[in-house]
Amino acid sequence: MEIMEKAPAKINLGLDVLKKREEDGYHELEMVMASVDLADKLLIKEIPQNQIVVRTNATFLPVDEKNNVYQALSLVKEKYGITKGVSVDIKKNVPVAAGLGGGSSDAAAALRGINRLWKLGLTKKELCEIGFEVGTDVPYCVHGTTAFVTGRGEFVEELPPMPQCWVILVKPQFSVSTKKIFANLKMEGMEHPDIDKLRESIVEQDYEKMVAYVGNAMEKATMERRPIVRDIKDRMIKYGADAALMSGSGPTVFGLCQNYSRAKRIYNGLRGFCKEVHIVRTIK
Ligand SMILES: C[C@](O)(CO)[C@H](O)COP(=O)(O)OP(=O)(O)OC[C@H]1O[C@@H](n2ccc(N)nc2=O)[C@H](O)[C@@H]1O
Ligand SMILES: Nc1ncnc2c1ncn2[C@@H]1O[C@H](COP(=O)(O)OP(=O)(O)OP(=O)(O)O)[C@@H](O)[C@H]1O
Repeated sequence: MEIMEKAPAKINLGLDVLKKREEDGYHELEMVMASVDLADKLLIKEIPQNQIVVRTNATFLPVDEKNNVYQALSLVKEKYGITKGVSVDIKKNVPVAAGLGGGSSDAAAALRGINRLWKLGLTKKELCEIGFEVGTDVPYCVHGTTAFVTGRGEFVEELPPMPQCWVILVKPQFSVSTKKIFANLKMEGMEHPDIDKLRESIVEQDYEKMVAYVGNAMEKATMERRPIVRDIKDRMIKYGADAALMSGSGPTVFGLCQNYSRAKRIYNGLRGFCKEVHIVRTIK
């Protein structure tokens, strides 16, 4: 038997950093997250030998214990004393180290998939707990719906799907280290988005209110290191996006727009400026 699982990219409609925790140096976050229909595809199969085999078309990615999928499956095998083997082929479509949570989404998809393949009967909560050992965004990705996420990323409250729209994703030609951005983050003078209002806008299904309240407290830090991120954001607004924002710790910037011809205009405008541009939909 083989299982196919999609691993969609996430965007942070809102990301606030509340404080740096004394005890472990991690940051306390408040986020509103949503998924879009740009996705990796995982093909998961049982194999006769007691091993985890990861393969991917993205040849630069690790396929050993550094791969998030490997880590997630290894935790499941260890935790439940499973001596069966599994192979996973990852067809990578989500840009890597981009702020789009590709690796986290792959890990979550592997957890959902192995739960089905081996009929483990694990609840979402159990999958989230295992996933959280792999990375901050994995619990969110296990849910995959629009959600309000708090703590270090472990508390996920599902929200109604964000108001439908086109999402233009622009990934500049460099990557950003989440660890470095967090390490250099200055809490003093940080601009905090109004996450309550943003969350409210989604509950109320109010697109205009949502675009007014998107915001990312990490944007400034990444833009200081990489001014092109601000440039992309400004261009998106100039070409007619209702809102434009950096996702996660960047460097991908996304633009939101309900009108398709305007979305196309933004897409075409940015394609002349950056190589990697996608026009996608939100997930219902
Ligand atoms: C910023 C986001 O993109 C928002 O969606 C994610 O939280 C980042 O998720 P990620 O890349 O999977 O991050 P992780 O691998 O969990 O963490 C990378 C590093 O970021 C820092 N980190 C991460 C999450 C958090 N709440 N506080 C932190 O300070 C830690 O130094 C950590 O070692
Ligand atoms: N399955 C995977 N897919 C992508 N990257 C992976 C995977 N497994 C391990 N990695 C490593 O994780 C790092 C971050 O990749 P990823 O695409 O998840 O970052 P990201 O989009 O910035 O995530 P986030 O938004 O959660 O910060 C890469 O440097 C990559 O080598």
